[in-house]
Amino acid sequence: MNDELRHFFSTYWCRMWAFDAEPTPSKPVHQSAALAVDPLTRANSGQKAILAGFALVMLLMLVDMADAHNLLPWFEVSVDCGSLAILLAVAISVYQYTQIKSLHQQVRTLYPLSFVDALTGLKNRGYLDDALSRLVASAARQGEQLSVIFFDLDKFKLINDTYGHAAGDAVLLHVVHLVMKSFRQSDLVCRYGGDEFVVVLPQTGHNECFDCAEKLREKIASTPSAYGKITLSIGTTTWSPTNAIIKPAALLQSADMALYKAKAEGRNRTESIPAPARPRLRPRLRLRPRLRLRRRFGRV
Ligand SMILES: Nc1nc2c(ncn2[C@@H]2O[C@H](COP(=O)(O)OP(=O)(O)OP(=O)(O)O)[C@@H](O)[C@H]2O)c(=O)[nH]1
Repeated sequence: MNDELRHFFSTYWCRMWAFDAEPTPSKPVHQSAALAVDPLTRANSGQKAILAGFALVMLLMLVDMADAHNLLPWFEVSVDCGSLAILLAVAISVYQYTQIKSLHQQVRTLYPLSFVDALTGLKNRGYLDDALSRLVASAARQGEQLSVIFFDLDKFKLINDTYGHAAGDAVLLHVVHLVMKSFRQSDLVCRYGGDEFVVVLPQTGHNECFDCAEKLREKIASTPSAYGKITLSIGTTTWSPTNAIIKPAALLQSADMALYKAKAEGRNRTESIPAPARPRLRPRLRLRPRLRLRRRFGRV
């Protein structure tokens, strides 16, 4: 059975039992998490069990109708076998229903957790990738700017090596605590991985974003942790509606390049790089109908 057909039947099965078909997450990490407990896949085996049960019932009824008892005496019990098969099919359906229901509850519980970083409780990189494309699209629709701050703790490995991993974790939590006090509720703070963090600031231009980043850097540097002074290197970038819509990865790349610059220029500082300013494609779009006409009349 090809994938589309499989999906159709699985969705149909879920609707039959009044389940919502779970939306497919777009990121590989979530895909694998969701596939491990995918109710649609299990639903298919339920359908197979019911179909097998009914096929058996039909077969026994046909044999009964054909009055085959004289040929094979054990067919005399076929009607009872038919009832038994119906009971079996019902039992299998009920069993499958409870299985799918419990799987569905597990997916509901686990699905949101797949977007959360276990140590800090912040949203993780998988969530950021999805959210950033939505936020850029929304900024484009509203004609607003959007900024991204990418920061990394300086010489964090030294803390781990000197005081141990648990101390490193405590320092990360100390930084997150201060970060959470520094941004608006509408800003999205994510742990990108290790000691790297990303903050997305909707409706924020370059200057405002740079000021926020500098305030955060100063606050962290002036609030020592239990293991001494911590500093951050910060990169920022700002997307404007005058730019073409770019992939979120390109926006993160600009902020990451700015962060790299801040590291290279001595750490504990903030650097900015503008988002890649690809011009909008209007001139090319205007040319397209003409190109089509030329192709039609054989000039190209
Ligand atoms: N304690 C702890 N350490 C982590 C965690 N995740 C990553 N790390 C460590 O964080 C360190 C990251 O070091 P880097 O960013 O490569 O380098 P750095 O020492 O911060 O130096 P610069 O970034 O160049 O200033 C590595 O030693 C990782 O093992 C975590 O969850 N807890």
